[in-house]
Amino acid sequence: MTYLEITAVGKSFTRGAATTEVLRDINLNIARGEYVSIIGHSGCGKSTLLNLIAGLTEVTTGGIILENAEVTRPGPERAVVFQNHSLLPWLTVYDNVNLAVAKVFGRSKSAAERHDWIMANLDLVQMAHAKDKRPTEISGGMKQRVGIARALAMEPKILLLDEPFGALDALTRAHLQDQMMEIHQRLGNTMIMITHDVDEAVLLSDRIVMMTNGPAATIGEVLEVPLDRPRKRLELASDRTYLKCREAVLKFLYERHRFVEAA
Ligand SMILES: Nc1ncnc2c1ncn2[C@@H]1O[C@H](COP(=O)(O)OP(=O)(O)OP(=O)(O)O)[C@@H](O)[C@H]1O
Repeated sequence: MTYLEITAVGKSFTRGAATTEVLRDINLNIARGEYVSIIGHSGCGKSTLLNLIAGLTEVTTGGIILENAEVTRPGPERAVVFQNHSLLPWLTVYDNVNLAVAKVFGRSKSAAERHDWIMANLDLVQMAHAKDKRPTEISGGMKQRVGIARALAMEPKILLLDEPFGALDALTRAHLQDQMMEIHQRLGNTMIMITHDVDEAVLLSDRIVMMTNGPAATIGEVLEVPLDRPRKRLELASDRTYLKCREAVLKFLYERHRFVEAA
C-alpha cells in the first residue's frame, strides 16, 4: 500500500529573468517501512527532491502526499539527517536530542518519559555514554549518530537522509551502515536516502531510484533489490543477486547516463 505518493512533481528555480528547471515529472510511490535510495550524478537534483519531500521547498508542479495529507511545509513526521551534522555546538549531546524531543513531545510526555525517550534513542545509536559531551568533543561518525538519534527521537513517519555517511571514512561509514540496517530492522520505519555510493545503495535498500542527469532530471529507472534481511556485508560480497544489482546501477550511471560536465 502506498504511504508516500509523489505525483508528477516538477521543480524550477527562478532568479531574475532566468528560470532553471531542475526536476521534471517525478512519479514515485513508497510503501510504509520501505528503504529507498536515490542515486544520480552530482547536481541532478537529488537534494532538491529530498527537500521537496521534507517540505523545505515547494513543488512547482504536481504534489506530494504522505498518508493522505499533502506535504506543504516541514514537519516532525519527516525528519531530515544531513551530510554534515547539524548539532548545536553549545549544547551537549543529550540537550541536542532533548531540543527535538521537547518540541515534539513537550505536551504529550512527562519530563521523566522524555528523559527515558532521549536515552532510548541515544542507546539505539550507541551514544548514551557520551550524553554529556559537546559536539566538538566527539568524532564525525559520533556526531552523525547523534543526528540520527535526534531525528529518530521525533518518531518521524519518514526519515530523510541526505548523504548521511558521505563525510565519513570508509570504516566508520561501514559501521554506521550496519547500524542503520539494524535500526531499520528494529523500528521498521520508512527511509529515503540520497547516496553516491553504489554499494551502500545496494546493501541498504529495498529499491534504488536512479535519476537521469539534469537539467529537467527525472527518474530513469527504479531497481528492486531482492535480497533477504538481515543482510551481512561479507556474505553479500560474492552473492550473485547483490553483484547483479550493483552492475545494474553501475551500468545506469556510467553507460546509459554518463555524467557530462557542463561547459
Ligand atoms: N535554491 C536554489 N536556487 C537555484 N538553484 C538551485 C537551488 N537549489 C538547487 N539548485 C540547483 O538545482 C540543481 C540540483 O541541485 P541539487 O543540490 O538538488 O543536486 P544534487 O543531485 O543533490 O547534487 P549533489 O549530488 O552534488 O549534492 C543544481 O543545478 C543547483 O544549482
